[in-house]
Amino acid sequence: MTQTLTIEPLSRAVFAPFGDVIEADPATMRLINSGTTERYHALGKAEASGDGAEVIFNLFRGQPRALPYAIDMMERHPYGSQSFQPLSGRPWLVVVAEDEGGKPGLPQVFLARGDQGINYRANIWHHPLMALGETSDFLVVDRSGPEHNLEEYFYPLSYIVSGVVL
Ligand SMILES: NC(=O)N[C@@H](O)C(=O)O
Ligand code: NI
Repeated sequence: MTQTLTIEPLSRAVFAPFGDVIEADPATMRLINSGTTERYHALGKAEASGDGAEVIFNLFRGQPRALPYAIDMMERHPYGSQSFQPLSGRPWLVVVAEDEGGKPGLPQVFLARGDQGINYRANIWHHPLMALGETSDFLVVDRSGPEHNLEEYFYPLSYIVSGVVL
């Protein structure tokens, strides 16, 4: 059994329950370096908990997901946040879900522009990286530490994502 999901444009407002959208929001901009640089300030915060936890920088080179795509699982990282910033300038998909008694609810799919990144707060249900169109690079800031920082849930049915126009 499957269910088809709708896709919404990503915005700070719709993503607020899940984390931050990292984009050049004029409301956050301050001029620095003698006016030669625009600083878009404090767009998100990295979280890292647990003994010996550290915030780390990574590069993810994601293969594109072929559409229609079946969302059959979600994951979350209890000990830290995880941000994704596209480096290839291409649109990509962000899939999150509210927590419902320790399991993810209905997946919510957002189409991110190539100049929009996101930061999942710790313990937010999300689908692993979903690049679109071509192999795409992302700067990923998340948490390293001794505790196991990955919880996965597999849905009893698949949710279909289709109809993205790039
Ligand atoms: N496993 C890993 O580092 N990546 C996932 O957490 C992801 O959200 O893509
Ligand atoms: Ni993740």
